[in-house]
Amino acid sequence: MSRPSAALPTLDLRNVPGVLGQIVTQRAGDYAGADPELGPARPAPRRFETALWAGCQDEGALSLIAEVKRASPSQGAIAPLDPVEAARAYQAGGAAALSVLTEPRHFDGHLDFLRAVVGAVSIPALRKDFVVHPAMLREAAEAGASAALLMVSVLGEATGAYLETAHHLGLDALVEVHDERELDLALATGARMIGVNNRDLTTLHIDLDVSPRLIRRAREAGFDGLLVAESGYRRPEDVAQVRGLANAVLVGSSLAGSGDLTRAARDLMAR
Ligand SMILES: O=P(O)(O)OC[C@@H](O)[C@@H](O)c1c[nH]c2ccccc12
Repeated sequence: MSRPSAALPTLDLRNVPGVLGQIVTQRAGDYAGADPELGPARPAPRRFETALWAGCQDEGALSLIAEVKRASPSQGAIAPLDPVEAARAYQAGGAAALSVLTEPRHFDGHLDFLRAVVGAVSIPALRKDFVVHPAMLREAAEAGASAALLMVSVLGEATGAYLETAHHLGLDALVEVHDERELDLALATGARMIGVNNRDLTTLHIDLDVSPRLIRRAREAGFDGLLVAESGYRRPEDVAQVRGLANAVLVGSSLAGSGDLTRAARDLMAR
């Protein structure tokens, strides 16, 4: 049985700047003693990828990945969401898939939220966390996640090895980038889903021009996988900027803080 964990390079997180550096250093501490063993390969149903493709087939159509997000470093507390109620509301509002934050200190997330959500809805869920240890991917698979986020800003040259690990565990991987250098690295790993984060996680500054720019670059480079525009989408006009470019948008704060998650999801995606 292949054990990709044995080949995983050690991460050097000392050069990760700003808020992001602080979070990943804490996360690496949380998992410092965790068992890196992955166990046998799991089948890959590719549910996350398939759901996103299904939702963007019509001209200009975009799939929605709705995020269960109770707090963030940029906004502090957003809303005291019950994760299961939020997940059901997003599903009713037309979300193709969910993202569930499991980082506890800055995002008020928990792995139990992911487990509970997976048991309560039929759409697939992604583990949204700062993956810095293979055990985090094993946990995601064991919790029933269909996908996990992998951040090039954190994993650097190790992104490809983590991608293989995710696939070994039967997880789809959303490989996240924020600039040209990170995108080129992501493309070289053979990722099937690339997410472009409009938010610079080292400064928390949002620029909605980042996604269109990098998505065009990915397509020009011949990338034929899924492209996801992430962060900062508050109004249908914002979303319109990536119609015909991205396959999906990932939205958290504006939905989570709306008070009516079903309606907010529908309204945001209306055209
Ligand atoms: O709340 P917003 O602006 O809609 O953003 C959602 C999502 O893109 C954001 O939560 C996010 C994108 N990449 C991340 C990495 C870690 C933590 C959080 C994130």
